[in-house]
This record gives sequence, C-alpha cells and structure tokens, in this order.
Amino acid sequence: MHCSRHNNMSLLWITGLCVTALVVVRISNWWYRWSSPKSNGKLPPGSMGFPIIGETFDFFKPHGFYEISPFLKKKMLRYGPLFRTSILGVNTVISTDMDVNLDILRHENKYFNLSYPDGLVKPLGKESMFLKTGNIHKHIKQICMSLLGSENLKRKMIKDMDSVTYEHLCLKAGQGRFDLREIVSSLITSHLTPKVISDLKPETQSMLMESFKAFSFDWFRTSYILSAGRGLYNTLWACRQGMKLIKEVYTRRITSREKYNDFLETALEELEKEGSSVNEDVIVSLIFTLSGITQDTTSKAICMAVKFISENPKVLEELKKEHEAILANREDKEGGVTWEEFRHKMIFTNMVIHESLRMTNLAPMMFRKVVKDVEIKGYTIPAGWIVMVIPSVVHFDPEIYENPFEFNPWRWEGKELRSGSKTFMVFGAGARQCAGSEYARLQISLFIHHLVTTYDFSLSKDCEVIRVPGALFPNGISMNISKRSR
Ligand code: HEM
Repeated sequence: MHCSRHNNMSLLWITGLCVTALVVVRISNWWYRWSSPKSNGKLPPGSMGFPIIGETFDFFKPHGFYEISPFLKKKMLRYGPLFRTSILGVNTVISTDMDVNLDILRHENKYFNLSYPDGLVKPLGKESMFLKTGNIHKHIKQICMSLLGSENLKRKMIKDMDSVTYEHLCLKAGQGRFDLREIVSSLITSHLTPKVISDLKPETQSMLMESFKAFSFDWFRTSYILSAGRGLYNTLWACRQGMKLIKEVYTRRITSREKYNDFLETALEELEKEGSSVNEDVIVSLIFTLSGITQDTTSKAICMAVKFISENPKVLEELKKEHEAILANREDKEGGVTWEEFRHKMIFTNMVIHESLRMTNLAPMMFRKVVKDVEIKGYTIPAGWIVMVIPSVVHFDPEIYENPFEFNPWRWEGKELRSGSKTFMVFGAGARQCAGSEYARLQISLFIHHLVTTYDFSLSKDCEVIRVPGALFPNGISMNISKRSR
C-alpha cells in the first residue's frame, strides 16, 4: 500500500513536470516566433518587445519638445536608421533614413499603401479617402484640390479668411486670457463652413461647426487612458453628428436640384459625371474630413508659430517690419490682405512658418502597409507589415540643420521653401502629400499679419509643449492680446 502511494506520487510529479515542460516549450516557441518573425529574406535588425503589446508604450512615452524621442535614439544607436519593432500589435519597420523615407512615400500604390491605425481612420467612415487607393484616391484628391488648391484660395477664400481672422482677434482684444487653439478653431470653422456648404439654416450651421471643432486626432497623442478615452469619444461623436448633418443636406440638394456656389456643389458635379468613381458616402466623408482636419491641424500650427514668435523678440521685430511695410504699400487701405501680398511680400513670414513647421513636426509619423514583399537596403520587409516613416529625425539632424533645436527662421534665407523633399517632409511627399498645405500656410500668414500689425500679445507661462510623439499642449495655449497704440 505504501509502495502504490509512492508510485502515485511519482506519477503525479512526472505528469506535473511534463505539463510544465510542455507549457514552457510552447511559451518559448511562441515567444521565439514572436521575436523572430518570418521573412523571405533578411529582416531589418530590431526587437519585438512583449507579445501583443510589443514596444507600443515605449514608443508613445511622452518626452520633451526639444529632443528626439529617447526610444528612437536608443534604437537608432543600436540598430541604425531602419529597424523592426511591434507597435499597436502590428509588425512594424521604422525608418528614420531620409532616402528610405522618400522612397517609401514615392512608391505609394506599388509597394505601399497608406494604412493608419483603425482608430484614426474608421471614424471617418468606410468610404474615407484614407481607405482609397489608386485611381479612386487620385480622383478624390482632385476634388479636394478644387477647395484647397491655390486657384480656389485666391479666388474664393482669401477675402473671407482674412476678414474673419481680423474680426476674431478684434473680439478678443482687451478681454483677458483666452485659449488660442479654441479661437483659431472657431475662426477657421466660421469661414470654412459656408464655403463647404452654403445653404444651411443658422442652427444647422452652428451644429455642424461644433462637430468640425470637436474633431481631433489628439486623443491618439495622449498616453493617459482617461483623456484618450474621452478624446476618442468626442471625436467619434463629432464624426457621427457631422456626417449625419452633411448627409441630410446632401439628400435635400439631390431632391431639390437647386444650385449653389460651394464645395458640395462641385463634389456633386463630380459624382454626376459619367463613370465617376465617387459615391454619396465618399463625398459626405470627404466634406467632414477636410473641415475637421483643417481646423485640427491649422489651429495647432498657429499655436506653435505664435509660441515661437513670442519667445523670439528678434523674429517678432522682423515680422513687424515686414507687415508694416505691406500695410504702408497697400493701395486699397480699406481692403484686406491680397493674394499678391501673401505670395510675394511675406518672405520672412514664410521663413518663420517653414521653421515653425520643421520644429513642430505636426505629423510625426506616416503609416504605410507593405503590399508585396519589398527590398530596402538589403533587407526584405514582408507583405502585411507596416512601415512607419518618421521624418522628424531628419528635421533634427545637425548635419542638415545646424543647431537643429534652435528656432532660426534665417536658416531659410535665400533657399527655396519646398515641401516634399527628403530633408523637409512636414507635409509628407508623393501621391499622399498634404492636400491642405497651401491653405495652412495662408491661414497662418493671415493670423500673423493681424497679430503683429495690431496687437501686443503674451502667452501665459505654463504653455508647455510635449511630444507624444506628436506635439501636444497639456495645459492649452493661453493668450492675452491688447490693441497697440500707434
Ligand atoms: C500645418 C498643417 C498640416 C500639416 C503639418 C499636415 C501634414 C500632412 C501630412 C504629413 C500628410 C501626409 C500623410 C501621409 O502621407 O501619411 C498630410 C496629408 C493630408 N492632409 Fe495635411 N497637414 C496639414 C494641414 C492640412 C489641412 C489644413 C488640410 C485641409 C483639409 C489637410 C488635409 C490633408 C489631406 C486630405 C491629406 C491626405 C492626402 C492624401 O491622402 O492624398 N492637411 N497632411
């Protein structure tokens, strides 16, 4: 009896050991497969972090504004400018190499397709332009440019953009502190909404403006779960409410056949063309996307430009000189900023904007999905992987930009201010290059014009900016303006 108990115990031990060994082997196997993914060639060097979460938390860890992310620095030191990792549960290759960056963005539709995380794109609907590729994408981009291209900005937009910017600043003068981002979002939606859809009842218009203003990618940039959740909820609400309202107007237009002079009309004409590749949902999503993104990106760009200007008195002096000269030479003293002034008389302003965009890196990473196995620098990146292009490392490379963390607009003196080159990629490059870059530059220029010619201004001391890795203002940008005595 004693012997059989002993035997049972041994059996139990052996079984336990076998099970544990099996579990350890399975886990090691899983871990090995996770950290050494398969490829039909050699993968770029790197590490994949923990299963599923990968290195997501390290990648999104907040860091100082005047530094390259410690995560990237560590990885680049160890593996070079091209390395593999896992972010947001996806096998990813990160590129911080300027030639590779440009190569990737130029091979859209051939080896790569734009592919942002679902949380960023899905709220904009199944027919979002961000989910379209090839000729359909090209067609939608053309429609975008009929609103945001130079011709329309010059003919239909600049006048109202200018007067609304002027009026919004006037209203805030001498009124104490206000949130700069909030006021810029308001002024943009005020002048843009009627250009996009002109026949709205006042209450529908203000509801639509509210939904454009509530749209933001910021939730993706915060590492605090609670505020990310709240931000995502607001953005989802904005998308649903905004697209519902646009759809109602769309349906009314189609039934009434009345003609209007706005962007919706242009989009409808495109839809009615024979063999058109766009449908109702594409247009509804597009109108919401353009209006929401315009407000979100440009308001941040203006906050950063104003912050840099307020911290650099010499820059402010030079801007004042340039804009006072524009006012002095203006023939129509009652008229606003002209296209000619914007294009040819704001030379220093343009340098300030360029420098501010270089330092800010509003779009800190661009996501592409590999469509078929692709060779880069002797490595093979398998189809299905994400490549993440990170241009900020190039923007802060001391070999390209001397003292890269110094705000120095003069570094651009005499240089051609081109977007979409391998050393300056704030608006991306290739087929997906930003549709709103000219609009953004115009709106920032108009804001600077009115600010420096009419007001004294100061930002509150706690206007901190961090990177997560996109620029984020945890305390907002609080500002004070008062009319300057002449
Ligand atoms: C300073 C402000 C802005 C910055 C830094 C910026 C940056 C960018 C970047 C980097 C891309 C390329 C994304 C990629 O390739 O993955 C992009 C694309 C895009 N941007 Fe902007 N943007 C700004 C303002 C605007 C504005 C005002 C609009 C107006 C609606 C806009 C609309 C778009 C659109 C529609 C695309 C997608 C183009 C496509 O898929 O072909 N952006 N932007």
